[in-house]
Amino acid sequence: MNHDAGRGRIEVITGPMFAGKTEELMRRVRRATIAGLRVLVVNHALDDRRGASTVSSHAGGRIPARSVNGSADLWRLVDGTDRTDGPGVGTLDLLAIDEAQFFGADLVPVAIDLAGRGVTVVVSGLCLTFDDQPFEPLPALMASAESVTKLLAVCAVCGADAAFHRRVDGTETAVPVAGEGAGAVVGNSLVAAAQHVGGAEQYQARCRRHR
Ligand SMILES: Nc1ncnc2c1ncn2[C@@H]1O[C@H](COP(=O)(O)OP(=O)(O)O)[C@@H](O)[C@H]1O
Ligand SMILES: Cc1cn([C@H]2C[C@H](O)[C@@H](COP(=O)(O)O)O2)c(=O)[nH]c1=O
Ligand SMILES: [Zn+2]
Repeated sequence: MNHDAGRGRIEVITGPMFAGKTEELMRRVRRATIAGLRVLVVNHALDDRRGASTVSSHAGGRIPARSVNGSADLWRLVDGTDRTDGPGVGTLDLLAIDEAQFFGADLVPVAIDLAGRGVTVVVSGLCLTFDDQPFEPLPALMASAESVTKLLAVCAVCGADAAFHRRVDGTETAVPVAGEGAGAVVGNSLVAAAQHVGGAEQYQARCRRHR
């Protein structure tokens, strides 16, 4: 029996923006580092809000990370195919991926494969778009995970628990629900795009009543 492979698992951290997903990912990375595990932290290149080579929280915490352009790039890095760069799966205990919603559905087989090879894959990302659609790959990863932590933010209107978020940058009325051409302003919420990247200037956490 291969006990190393048996140690692999997928841990999902999800919820709306501002819920503390990145802080929770950083906490798990810190614990793993203290335990002497070999850790790799990865962010998506689209998230360039505080520099490409960091994972950073809304409260200002940050840790160094490798920036990748997508799942294929991530796979090359982790697999060690690019020997100058990648650690190689055999030398990795924990892979932490932030902003997983930017990686698309291709992230799912990568996470499953790595977990099958003994790696703990911690994935943090949004499970809903700004117009309340299930945001892959998080729903599929949740289905395949050993552990799912869903965090809630604080509603910016009333202070209640917030499981949703809204755009507040003037494009919110253009969300493609009713109007023809509305999608042209904000783009398709299901497709990762630079115009969706943003923070408190662009998005607010909202409860069910105020979404
Ligand atoms: N509406 C809000 N609800 C909760 N926390 C908020 C809110 N706005 C700002 N914050 C701050 O954001 C921090 C969480 O940031 P972060 O871990 O980056 O969240 P996420 O990755 O889920 O977007 C909180 O600890 C708090 O300091
Ligand atoms: C709702 C929503 C958000 N985004 C972007 C906005 C931010 O750049 C990230 C989420 O960051 P956080 O660490 O969870 O606060 O994603 C998006 O691309 N699409 C959306 O629907
Ligand atoms: Zn509210």
